Amino acid sequence: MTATLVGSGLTARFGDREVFTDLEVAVDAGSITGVVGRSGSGKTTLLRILAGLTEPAAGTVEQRGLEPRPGTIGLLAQHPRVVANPRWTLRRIVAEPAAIGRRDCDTEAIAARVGLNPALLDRFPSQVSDGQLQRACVGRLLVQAPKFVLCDEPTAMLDPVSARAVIGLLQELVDDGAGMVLVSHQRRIIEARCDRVVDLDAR
Ligand SMILES: Nc1ncnc2c1ncn2[C@@H]1O[C@H](COP(=O)(O)OP(=O)(O)OP(=O)(O)O)[C@@H](O)[C@H]1O
Repeated sequence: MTATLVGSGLTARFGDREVFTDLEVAVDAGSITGVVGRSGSGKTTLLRILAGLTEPAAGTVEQRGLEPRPGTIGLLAQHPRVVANPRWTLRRIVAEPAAIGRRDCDTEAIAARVGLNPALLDRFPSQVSDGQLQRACVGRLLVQAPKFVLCDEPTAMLDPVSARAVIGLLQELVDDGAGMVLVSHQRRIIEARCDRVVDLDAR
C-alpha cells in the first residue's frame, strides 16, 4: 500500500477569522503536492497542521499505509535561522536525527552531498550564510530520511544557484520515495515539479 499523508475537511481559524474551510489535501509517497496562494491565504498554517504543530479547528490529518513512529515527517522552513538551534554547530544540526535513532552518520559525506564546505560544519548558525544554513538543514533531512517532507518556500532566502541546488536535493528525497508538500510562490517550480496542486486562492 502506498503511504499517503491525508488532510480531510481541514478548517483553520484564528479568532473570528477563518483562514480556510473544509480543505482536502493529500500527498503520496514519491510525489509532490504543491501549495499556492496569496500572502495570508494560509499556506504556512496548512503545513503546520499537516506537521501536527497546529490543531485544526475542524478536520483530521492521517498517515495512511504507515506504522506511526517519530521522525516520519520532516520540515524545511523558509527562514532556516528561525528553526536552527543557535547554540548547535552545523555538524550537530545535520547529525541529530541519527543521534536520536542511535545510528551512525557520515556528516562529512552529507555535507559534500549538499554542497556544504565541510570546514563549515564546526561553525554555529550565526557564522554562516542563509544559503549555507539551508544546505545544512537539507542535509539534516537527508539524515532523517522522513516519509513526508513539508517545505515552506525553501528557496525564498537563496540565490538562484543555491535555490536550484536545494530543489535538486529535495527532488532526490522524492525520487528515493518521500512524499513532499511544497509551498512556493514560484509558479514555474510548482508547474514543473508537482503532481497535484492545492490553490488556496481558488476556494
Ligand atoms: N498564530 C496566529 N495567530 C493569529 N493569526 C495567525 C496566526 N498564524 C497565522 N495567522 C493568520 O492566519 C493567516 C494565514 O497565515 P499564514 O502564515 O498561514 O499565511 P501564508 O499563506 O503562509 O502567508 P505568506 O505567503 O505571507 O507566508 C494570516 O492572516 C495570518 O495573519
